[in-house]
Amino acid sequence: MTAALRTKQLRKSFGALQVAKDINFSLDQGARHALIGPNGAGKSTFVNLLSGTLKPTGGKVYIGDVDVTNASPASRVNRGLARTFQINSLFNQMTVTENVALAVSARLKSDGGLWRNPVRQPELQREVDRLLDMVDLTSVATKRISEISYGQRRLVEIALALALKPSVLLLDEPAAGLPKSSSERLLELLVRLPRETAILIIDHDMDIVFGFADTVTVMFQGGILVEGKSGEIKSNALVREVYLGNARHA
Ligand SMILES: Nc1ncnc2c1ncn2[C@@H]1O[C@H](COP(=O)(O)OP(=O)(O)OP(=O)(O)O)[C@@H](O)[C@H]1O
Repeated sequence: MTAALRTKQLRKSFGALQVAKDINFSLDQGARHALIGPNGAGKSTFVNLLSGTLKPTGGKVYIGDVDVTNASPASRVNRGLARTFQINSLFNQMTVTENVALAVSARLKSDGGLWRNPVRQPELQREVDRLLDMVDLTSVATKRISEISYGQRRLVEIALALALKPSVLLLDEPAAGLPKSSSERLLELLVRLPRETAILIIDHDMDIVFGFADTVTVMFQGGILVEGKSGEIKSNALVREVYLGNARHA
């Protein structure tokens, strides 16, 4: 089976500081995978190399079989690699439905080329309803972004990313800043997301990580320390020493 996302000898240096050291990483289609590691391990750098916001010093990135090492972030999105949007990318004065509808119509247009312009209204509405249901936001569909909670905005970001029907979704600290009850709800929802999308989650919250991921990669000092099934990682002595002992909820 071709991996949904893969890197080969991926490397990044900032001057003399090597923050990604020849990383060979592979994400299976439909995977539920987590990337963890102590502060400064290089997780954000690695995710930025995957999404294309950083250019590597060496090595390759593939989405499926396609070499995207030199592709822009936008063209990686078109190839099926989505990432949660930052909150400031939402349109605050528009409703939740309108925000999601914009993302869906952008995808429907690009799926069908010029022939699909304008997008058919019932199809658009059906897809928006499906996405809002998926992230549990139907009850606030007609509210403006400025009127909903921080946690609900984070869910809108996930809906926007899913609107692209990605083969891979990168979720960078989806639970950051959420109260415990909201992060528990978020976890339930993440677990239910469709398997057509492989999900890579980067988080420090071990309840989220081990509640969500089947497999885990541990980064340390710019390299992969160890990879394996969640249960094995949780009980791995080396991982506990470098990380889990210090992490929240460990
Ligand atoms: N633009 C940059 N220029 C110089 N050094 C950088 C830059 N970005 C990151 N670094 C350094 O690279 C190393 C890895 O940082 P990175 O943010 O990728 O780690 P992280 O694992 O995501 O940490 P955290 O969990 O705290 O977010 C750190 O030593 C950091 O100071």
